[in-house]
Amino acid sequence: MSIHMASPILSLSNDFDLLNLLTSSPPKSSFSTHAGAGTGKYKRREAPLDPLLLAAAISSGPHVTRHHYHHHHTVPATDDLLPDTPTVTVDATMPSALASIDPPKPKYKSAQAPRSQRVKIGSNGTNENKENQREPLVGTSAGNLPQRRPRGPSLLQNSFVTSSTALSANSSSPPVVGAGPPPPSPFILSASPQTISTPVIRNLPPAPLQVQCMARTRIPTPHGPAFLHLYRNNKDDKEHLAFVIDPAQLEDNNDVDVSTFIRSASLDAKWSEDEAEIDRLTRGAYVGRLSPATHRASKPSESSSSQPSSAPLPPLVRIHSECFTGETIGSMRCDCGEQLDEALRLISSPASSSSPGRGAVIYLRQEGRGIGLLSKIRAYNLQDMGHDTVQANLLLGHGADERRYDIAAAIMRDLGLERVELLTNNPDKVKSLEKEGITVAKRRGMVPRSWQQQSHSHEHPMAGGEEGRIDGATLIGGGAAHGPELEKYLRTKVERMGHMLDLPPS
Ligand SMILES: Nc1nc2c(ncn2[C@@H]2O[C@H](COP(=O)(O)OP(=O)(O)OP(=O)(O)O)[C@@H](O)[C@H]2O)c(=O)[nH]1
Repeated sequence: MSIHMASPILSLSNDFDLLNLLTSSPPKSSFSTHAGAGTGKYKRREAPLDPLLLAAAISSGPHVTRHHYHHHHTVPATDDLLPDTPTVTVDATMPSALASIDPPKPKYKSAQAPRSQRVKIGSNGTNENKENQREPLVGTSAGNLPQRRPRGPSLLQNSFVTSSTALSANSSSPPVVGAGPPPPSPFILSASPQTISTPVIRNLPPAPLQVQCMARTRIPTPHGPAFLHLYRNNKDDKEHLAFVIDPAQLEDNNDVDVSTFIRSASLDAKWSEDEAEIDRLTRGAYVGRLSPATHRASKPSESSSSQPSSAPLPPLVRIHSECFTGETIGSMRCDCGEQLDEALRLISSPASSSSPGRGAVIYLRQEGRGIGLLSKIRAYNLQDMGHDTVQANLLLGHGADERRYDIAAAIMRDLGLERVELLTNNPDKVKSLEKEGITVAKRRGMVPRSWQQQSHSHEHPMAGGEEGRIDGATLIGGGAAHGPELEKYLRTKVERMGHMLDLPPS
């Protein structure tokens, strides 16, 4: 081993030198040791720069002090590990310098008995495992229902009951159904331990997708009132949203055809026999407009399972994917903020003089086309190095687009939106929805505002103050995004992702 330091100069040419340093008198080196150091085997270590401490620090790391350099700093032997010793996962994209100093992973040894022993049936025919007795593991299509289930919407009861979410049937807590992710694997103890002598573990098909609207509220937006719906589901742990625009629901007019209202069936459902009216009102299961003077809880029958065919026009719907950068901080690398703003504006615009605009934005938490914000930020750096959005995703080991639309379709079904006019340029969205049984009666394209502007004028879209400002630009990120990065982003969508949009002549 050879360790060289620039200053003070300490050169240890081999292990022997280091050993000498640790066990005998300090080396003759360019820095001075304490003049009065003893002469025995173990010297007093009072030098301004203690060579012993320095050697220990060099060999073990800068965290070593004279008080603890004797401690064991290497990976402990497997037997010394506590059962819950955390394992460190090294991110593949971690800088290699960091990855290379990562110690070898200790062999993890679980203190838990093998599962076969834990579910072992005792001689008296009962399961000896107390936890299993309290809370049987529950799957969706198992046939055997949980003995104790939480109060809450019936839709997800079977698939969401886990030991952490189960409450007593008498609990008055708000529903926790769907509060946690579904069980990690669809294994189920198929029969009660009291009736059989050996447990049968059956591998079930994955539970069918279910969504549940947990709450709804009115949001006044720059484009008019909207109802914000928060959904949970049994496939991912994201809180997907739906903005419903249906101002007729707020009118106090008996002539309105309530069957055309866009309402969530899972929200209007009865969640328990003894549900109090205040609980229904609080979660948004009400009709009309809430005010200190008026509040009427909805009835399950109030939401139709699908929009009636008598409805004049299919509601206008946009499926929008989350984009923190474009929507929240107004990034002009993309037009996402603008698209969200434009979608709310178009849906809110009256379809005719007699019918107000109606429809919904289904807002999916699929940041960065499903790759997540961390990867999207990395992708931006690759884009700065000359790659387009597709190449950047691929270079990071992702697909060009990792999104799915099955949850969107389930939310649309819950809202009765089974036949719609879809606001998109993206052919994947149309195909995926149709595959899920949603009828896309019509598609309306979304032309970027900067491109709309280009066809009218050669001016910069935001130039010229209010005259240059495009109608409807209201939200942060909603102002007409523009710039070379946006141009490249939009062109990549058209040229590489098949978006149905005409490129502007320039
Ligand atoms: N990976 C990646 N994702 C991006 C980038 N820029 C924007 N996004 C994401 O792209 C998605 C945009 O999705 P949508 O608004 O649904 O738009 P779209 O798929 O282009 O389809 P339409 O707008 O309906 O035509 C959002 O999830 C953004 O976060 C990028 O440079 N890289």
